[in-house]
Amino acid sequence: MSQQYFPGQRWISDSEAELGLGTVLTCDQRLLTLLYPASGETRQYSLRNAPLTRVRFVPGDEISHHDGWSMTVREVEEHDGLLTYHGFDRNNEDCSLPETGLSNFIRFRLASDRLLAGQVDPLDWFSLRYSSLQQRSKQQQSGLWGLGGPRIAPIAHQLHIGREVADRMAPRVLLADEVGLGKTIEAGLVIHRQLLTGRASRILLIVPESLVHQWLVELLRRFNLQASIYDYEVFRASDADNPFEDAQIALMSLDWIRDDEQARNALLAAQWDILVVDEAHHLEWSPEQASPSYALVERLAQQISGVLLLTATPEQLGLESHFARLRLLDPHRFHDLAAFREESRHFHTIADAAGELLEDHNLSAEHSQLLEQLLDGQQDLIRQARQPEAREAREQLVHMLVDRHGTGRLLFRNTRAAMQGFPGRLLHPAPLLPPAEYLPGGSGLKSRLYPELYYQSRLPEDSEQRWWQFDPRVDWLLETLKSLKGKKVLVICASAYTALDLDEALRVRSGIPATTFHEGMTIIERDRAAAWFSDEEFGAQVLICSEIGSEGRNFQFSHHLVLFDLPLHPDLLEQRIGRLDRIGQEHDINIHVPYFSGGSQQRMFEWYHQGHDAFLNTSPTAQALEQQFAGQLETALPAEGDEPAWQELLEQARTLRLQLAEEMHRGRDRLLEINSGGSGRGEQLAAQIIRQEKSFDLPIYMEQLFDAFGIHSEDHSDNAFILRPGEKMLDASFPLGSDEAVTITYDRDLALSREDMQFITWEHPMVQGGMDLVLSGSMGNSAVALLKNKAVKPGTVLVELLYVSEAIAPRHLQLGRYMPPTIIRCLLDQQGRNLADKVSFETLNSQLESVPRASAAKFARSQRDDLASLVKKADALVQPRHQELAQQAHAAFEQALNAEIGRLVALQQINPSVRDEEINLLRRQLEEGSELLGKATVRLEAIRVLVAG
Ligand SMILES: Nc1ncnc2c1ncn2[C@@H]1O[C@H](COP(=O)(O)OP(=O)(O)OP(=O)(O)O)[C@@H](O)[C@H]1O
Repeated sequence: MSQQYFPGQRWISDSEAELGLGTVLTCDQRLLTLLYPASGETRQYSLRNAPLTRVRFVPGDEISHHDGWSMTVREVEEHDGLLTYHGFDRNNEDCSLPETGLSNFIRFRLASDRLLAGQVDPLDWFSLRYSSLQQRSKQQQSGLWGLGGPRIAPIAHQLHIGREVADRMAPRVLLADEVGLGKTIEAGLVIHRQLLTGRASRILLIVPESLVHQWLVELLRRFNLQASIYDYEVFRASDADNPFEDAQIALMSLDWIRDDEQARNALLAAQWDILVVDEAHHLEWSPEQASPSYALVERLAQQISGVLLLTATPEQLGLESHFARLRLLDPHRFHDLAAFREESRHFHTIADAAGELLEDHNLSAEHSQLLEQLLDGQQDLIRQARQPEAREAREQLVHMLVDRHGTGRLLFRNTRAAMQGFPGRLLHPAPLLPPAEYLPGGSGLKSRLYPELYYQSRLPEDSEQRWWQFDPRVDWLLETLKSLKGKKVLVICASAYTALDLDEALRVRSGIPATTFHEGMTIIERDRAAAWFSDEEFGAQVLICSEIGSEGRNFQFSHHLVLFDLPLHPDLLEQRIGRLDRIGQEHDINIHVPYFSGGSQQRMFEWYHQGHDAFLNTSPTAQALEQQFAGQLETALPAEGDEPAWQELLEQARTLRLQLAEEMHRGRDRLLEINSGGSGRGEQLAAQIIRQEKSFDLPIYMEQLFDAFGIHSEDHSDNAFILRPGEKMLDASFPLGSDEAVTITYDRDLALSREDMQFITWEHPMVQGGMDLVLSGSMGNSAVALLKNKAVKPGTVLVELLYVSEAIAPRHLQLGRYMPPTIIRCLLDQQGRNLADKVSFETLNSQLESVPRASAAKFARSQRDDLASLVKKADALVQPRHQELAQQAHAAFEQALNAEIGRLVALQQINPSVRDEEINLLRRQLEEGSELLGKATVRLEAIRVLVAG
């Protein structure tokens, strides 16, 4: 083979690959001189038979400069015999690297070059590479990717939301499931899927201070995601220019970041892909004034493309504050409060039309007219949808309705009412006589609902008298706790003072082990208290919480809740009950309510029970009732007497509640249910996850991986294994997670009950990290094997080639969604015929035996020319399939972007504030992405030669 050599070109020695990359220094008619800078060696070769292979990277390869930076190759340009690589660096900036600048240490991994140079690897590694490629490609296309790995029970509505939201370009939604239905889990699923698919890489989590640690723990134990907590000290201890740039997932409390100006500026200067704000109902806003917390989140939401707001009580402070949160998410769509109020009134007509479309009924003339009016330009689709069987057209229309009208795609709210399998609630009221010490009491409602605070505030500070010495609710509590001996009881009261006093009372008046939980405690103290309460054997029987202290916490292991007093707002009552009535609660919940009869406390109790029905059910109409009756309640609650008028008010409230509930069910709730429940899509995802786990693909793959890397695996118990680094562990960087031993299981149920075991799924960092090691190295990309098959004539040579077809593009374009790296396999005989369709990889693999390395290498070198020409043939053979994949990807990409552009154009007609830039940005993305898909490449990833014998 004659080659042309030019000074500056990079070559590698076939026989001494360990020298690293060589550079041609001189070349005359007879002799060639190469310098190997990595090893400092110089070699001279005869021009006619130099054992050298030209280093030529192809699009998709990652290469490094000798200064240390690296880039992904997109195009290769050749000029005067020298190559220049063009592509992009880690920050997606365009860059170029002339081959003279290549790092001298670059690992040489081109499969065919290695094979022809006689560098062959063990057969097992070839199979491992094949399985790894197959799985990678499957995963990138899988609708379950990011959803199947977390250590959670597969619950349909959560999976639906996880997938639906994570698959949006820049998701901006309000996750507003009723308390305890798993908003944290949903946010976790969205983040996990976005991170795994590469759609997002930097996440900012802002949560109430009391929940910082719980988030940290949930992300780690359920999702294997390691967040970094930031606070005053951590921020100042960092010596980075911007400390926030250090973390992939940054977690911090809203109060801190709002008040710390220096940190806030750094936060705003950092780059984020997704912002998550938990308990978002605390962000207060009115058209006249935004609170500092709201203003901060608003600034962040303007800069960050993905935003998830979490709240169980989206309408807690009225329609106005609900609007305030929606406008954080989509300021274009929600720009006018008055228009939003008006629009909210029409939800039920829209919901009726959507219902008709989904329920396979003929579309009425009235509704089809409404649709034409609401969905301008969709006449064709509406015409098709008149037929009940036109499912697809109907679903598309519902999608558009939900998106463009109502709170649409922005709001997800699942309710217990729409789901099954929740435990019941039992109410135990305990009316008590008010003690003389509290009489006559203050005139305001608070002094009557919380008389102990009023009483204590009127005594001198050093007084020895304590309200709990005579308050009958305390006697009742002691009795109740005694009767519930051995059972965990959560006591909630409105104020931290009451909580602390109750703790003292229990200590002084009984030996019942109790602990407190309130906003005055540090996070560590709170976590310690929660842990002590949850300890089954030695823990406290009672946890006494203040109102705000327990928000968002998980206490579903307890089945008894004491409401020592009642809060001022029904949403707070819902939050209290939600501590126990959460996913994972396996028993009926007992709600104990002591109150003083004949006064405000009794009325508050009756108001919540008869007016709202809030003890036994979550109350979707709470907000509307509170607004409607605000004036009457203000006078009726603090007053005593005029019982008939009070009963009349309760009756009015009850009637209005039933009527509103019915309307809501038809209107707002219907639209929300359509959007949030996923009409069966969540159930499908759950079923797929269960099916996937029944397959043995993963344990088989892991055995291959463990064998290849020298990891020792032994049985632990049913469905569980212990892994240890073996004596011949191949690579210390294998992500085993421990230097000693780890216990793993592939069984979800076991993993849910045994947190000490690692739950191994395709998404686990050990699996992904192991796979990365295989695919980023060259081990296993060339092999020689003996084919044992009586039907094949001895001496016959076959070549099996694995190509990968993919689009190389900056991550923000998300082309991997449309064109994931896909294997194209060729199996050529000596005549160049492709037998891949006739003989599968697995069948062939089962007929192969290893060949000693030295003879394999010798054989490969001896066949060099024939093999090289077969590789050329295969290169041409894979082209049509590659083109087909690229075209399909292109069509899907165009369709998705055009649909998104169409949606924005349609929204712009209803709402002129949709900016042209936004639409233009999408158009540019469409153009850029189309161009890169047009340049999609196919590269040879691995090759093996099979000799029949
Ligand atoms: N799929 C699941 N598998 C296992 N546990 C779950 C699942 N979903 C939720 N849980 C558990 O149920 C409880 C409630 O979930 P989560 O905290 O996400 O609810 P939430 O809606 O955020 O609650 P809140 O409104 O109180 O903030 C938690 O203990 C959570 O770990």
